[in-house]
Amino acid sequence: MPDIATMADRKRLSVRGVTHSYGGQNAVSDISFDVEAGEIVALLGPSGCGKSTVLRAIAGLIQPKAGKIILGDDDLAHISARSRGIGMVFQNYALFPHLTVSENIAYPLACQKVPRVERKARVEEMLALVRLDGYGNRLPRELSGGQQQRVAVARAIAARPSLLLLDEPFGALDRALRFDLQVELLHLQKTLGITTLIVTHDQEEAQSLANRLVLMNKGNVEQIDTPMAVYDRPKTLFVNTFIGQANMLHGTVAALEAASTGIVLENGSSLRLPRRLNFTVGSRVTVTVRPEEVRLSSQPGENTLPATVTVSVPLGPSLVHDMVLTDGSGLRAAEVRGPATVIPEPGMTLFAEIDTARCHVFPAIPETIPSSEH
Ligand SMILES: Nc1ncnc2c1ncn2[C@@H]1O[C@H](COP(=O)(O)OP(=O)(O)OP(=O)(O)O)[C@@H](O)[C@H]1O
Repeated sequence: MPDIATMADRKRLSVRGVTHSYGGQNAVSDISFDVEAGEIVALLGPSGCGKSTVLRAIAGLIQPKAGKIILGDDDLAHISARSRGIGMVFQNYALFPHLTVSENIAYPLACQKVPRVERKARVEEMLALVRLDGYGNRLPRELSGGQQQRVAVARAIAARPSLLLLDEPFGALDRALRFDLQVELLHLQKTLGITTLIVTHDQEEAQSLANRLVLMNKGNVEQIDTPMAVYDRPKTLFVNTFIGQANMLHGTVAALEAASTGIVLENGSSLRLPRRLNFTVGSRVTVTVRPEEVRLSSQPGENTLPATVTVSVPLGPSLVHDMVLTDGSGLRAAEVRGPATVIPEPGMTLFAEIDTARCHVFPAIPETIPSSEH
């Protein structure tokens, strides 16, 4: 293995209370999270939630209004963008079009005044790492989108950064190619052990690449957890509906027992949850249930809602049913398909059984009431 394997000076990134506004309103408020040395973390959230602003602050492209960013032992406020030892990859490749692939990769090394002979060796090493040996003399326009993005990655790591920042790096590529590059990146990151922060709005990308996710919404952090914990134990309604799919049922807490809670839904049906929720009787709530937690039956029973099938679509190994409840709201169910699975006819009325042991309950107006499952 080339010496690049030991090249990364593993450093921990710590973001503490970062706040920034471009004008009046804060684009991000009090953002705090850590990326452990050698870890890969994804900043995930919808467009405009402030992900790139956090990345720009770490890279030194903007000076945050408040907060601290520490890389290793260094407070980055005192270090220029150039001297931070950070490699960056953007969505639009940002290669120099008039420089060859080798010259592009060598560029940050030349800026660092790395001697010519070492520069050449390092470029060859990088080309091999991103599987582009023999492409050094080409111009960027003579490469495919995926190859250009590999050059961008090679250029970002050539200078042996202690932190790699990726801003929607595969956003411009088609799905299949994106997946290939994600696998490659993961392999490269593991080999080199570079502390990595990736910004994406694509939840699948974030879940497949990152050890931990930082979920952002409207300039705030909503949850920091492993991909599985975020899916299974979402702390807010936003996280629950942003990661994976979730049906929402609105209702009111009607009864609280020692080990169960009764909820009357707006459509008139009722649910009994096998645990006592931390709400008062009369609280308006939103119950969320993932499609795989809805089971269809031909008979009514406890925790079932009458539902009329709109359409049932086979999606690979699953069968997805879109249905309408009696109040006109939609409900989606998904089941694993087997040889005996019957596809219901559109218009058929069935009973959707809600898995109340797995569903989540949030305050009905999450903006005004502190979040989390009760
Ligand atoms: N240079 C700027 N001047 C003024 N407002 C800005 C500027 N850059 C970003 N904003 C605003 O700050 C907020 C956060 O933007 P940011 O680019 O950080 O979000 P994002 O989550 O990265 O979005 P996207 O996924 O669309 O890139 C948005 O409301 C955006 O309009």
